[in-house]
Amino acid sequence: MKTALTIAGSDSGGGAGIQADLKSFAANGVYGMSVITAVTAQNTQEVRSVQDIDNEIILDQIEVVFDDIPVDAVKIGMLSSPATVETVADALKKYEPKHIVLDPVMVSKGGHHLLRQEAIQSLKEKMIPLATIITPNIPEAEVLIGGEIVSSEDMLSACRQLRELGAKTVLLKGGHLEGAPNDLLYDGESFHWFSGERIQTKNTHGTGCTLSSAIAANLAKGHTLYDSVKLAKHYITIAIEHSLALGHGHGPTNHFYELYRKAGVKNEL
Ligand SMILES: Nc1ncnc2c1ncn2[C@@H]1O[C@H](COP(=O)(O)OP(=O)(O)O)[C@@H](O)[C@H]1O
Ligand SMILES: Cc1ncc(COP(=O)(O)O)c(N)n1
Repeated sequence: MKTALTIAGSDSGGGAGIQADLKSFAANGVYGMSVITAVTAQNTQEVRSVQDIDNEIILDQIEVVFDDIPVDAVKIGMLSSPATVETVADALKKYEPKHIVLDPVMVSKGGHHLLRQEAIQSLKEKMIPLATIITPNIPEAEVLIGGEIVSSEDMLSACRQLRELGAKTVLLKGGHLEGAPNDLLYDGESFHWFSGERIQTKNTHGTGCTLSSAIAANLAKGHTLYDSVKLAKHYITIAIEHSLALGHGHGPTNHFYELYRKAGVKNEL
């Protein structure tokens, strides 16, 4: 069985972070492992508090996995502090996993900062250049390029600027723009739109985590990058379509594998 490792924050509410990643891995047919970078006390409404995990233990978690178990793909989510970014980047440079999917998580749906302001520069300099693919949403991309993105045209030029930061490929997610949630993939040569239809729901907690983990899972299984994004876009669409009205805020995506299978989305192309 192929494996995937998530390096991310824990969400006690189970909708985003490590918890969403492991569910998405399982639903997409890979064995999931985790390195926890921070513990968030979080539900569908708020992030009440955050505790960063000590860097020695983050490093131990990474080393103990890589020293023993094959890792076919890595997904990175919440990194919290500059020291965490550096610890994770240095470790990944040592182990050189074949695929690194970097979701540059910055702010929760409720507006809580999950990446400190002073960590943004380290993320750009140390982490992004190691990534096979980065998956920013519109606000994250705006921070990374230092400019506004309000149209499809802007998305095209933003992808070019984002790629200049050093990632092999960019998937700029369009969920935060008005209209259809279309995502744009750019590999330095060509652009591909992955178009979607907006599902009317407030239950979108964990969508970014779910999508990036599904990409990592499909890369781990040997799919091409293009096919992995295509499969993941199908997966997130179904997971939002069947999202759960749990809690009083933004409910979580639904990783029920049977739904995925019944919808006819095979994991082989
Ligand atoms: N209401 C929606 N209906 C359908 N797809 C959506 C919806 N909202 C977001 N998406 C899709 O979910 C994925 C993650 O979305 P986005 O909201 O852009 O990022 P993030 O969750 O990181 O803020 C993208 O593929 C996006 O197009
Ligand atoms: C621990 C953690 N990591 C990431 C997110 C972002 O979630 P989303 O996928 O909704 O942007 C979150 N709310 N909590």
